[in-house]
Amino acid sequence: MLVIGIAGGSGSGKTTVAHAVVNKLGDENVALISQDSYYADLSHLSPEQKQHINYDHPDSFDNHLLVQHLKSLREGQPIEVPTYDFSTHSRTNKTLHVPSKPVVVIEGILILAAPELRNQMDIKVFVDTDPDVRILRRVMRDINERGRTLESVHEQYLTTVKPMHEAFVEPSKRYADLIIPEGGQNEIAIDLLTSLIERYI
Ligand SMILES: Nc1ncnc2c1ncn2[C@@H]1O[C@H](COP(=O)(O)OP(=O)(O)O)[C@@H](O)[C@H]1O
Ligand SMILES: O=c1ccn([C@@H]2O[C@H](COP(=O)(O)O)[C@@H](O)[C@H]2O)c(=O)[nH]1
Repeated sequence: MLVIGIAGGSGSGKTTVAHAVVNKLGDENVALISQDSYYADLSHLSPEQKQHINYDHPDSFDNHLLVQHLKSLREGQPIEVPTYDFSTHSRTNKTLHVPSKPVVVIEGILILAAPELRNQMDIKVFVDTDPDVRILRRVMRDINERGRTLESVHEQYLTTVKPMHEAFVEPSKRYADLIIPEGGQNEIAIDLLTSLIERYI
């Protein structure tokens, strides 16, 4: 099994690149896992408390479960991926059944910041997009898809997203084998990445 990690800041285009890779290689060959699905379960907190959590710190994720899941996939076993509801900042009670496939793509803001995850990866990618473009995309997405207001996106960006990006996400770029500028519309980089993966499958 080949494991590809796709990291990058929030709004950089990681998910778009990951979907482009799956579309080109076929979902019979590639399992796609998002680190967002492994946000720690905070169902014991009140809605008010959940709004003030730092979701951009490496400790926000249950990486232990993610590593266990990657090991199961490597052994040919299917996994049950938790699902996460961003509008309520909670794990739902549903899971997604993911069978083992020849290639696993895992995408997330902090997957290269965690050595235990990096050690599982064969190819490490960082999607590098300017902060002004990322925040504009995030504003649109968080309001349209994640139930946020402009004020809440503004407040969260300045208090946690930006400082954590600078402290943990950006420095993790040094671990990347491949840096993709601008993400999802970079057809040449996506073609290069898929050709590289095809050599293994
Ligand atoms: N190259 C691009 N041009 C315009 N919009 C884009 C581009 N790439 C991604 N987007 C949009 O920006 C938002 C964030 O992209 P996404 O791939 O989900 O980023 P990430 O997973 O890094 O947060 C989405 O709404 C997506 O449709
Ligand atoms: O409950 C939550 C969990 C996460 N977030 C924010 O999501 C982004 C990561 O998702 P991307 O798809 O990579 O943008 C992260 O920056 C968190 O701030 C949240 O707001 N609430």
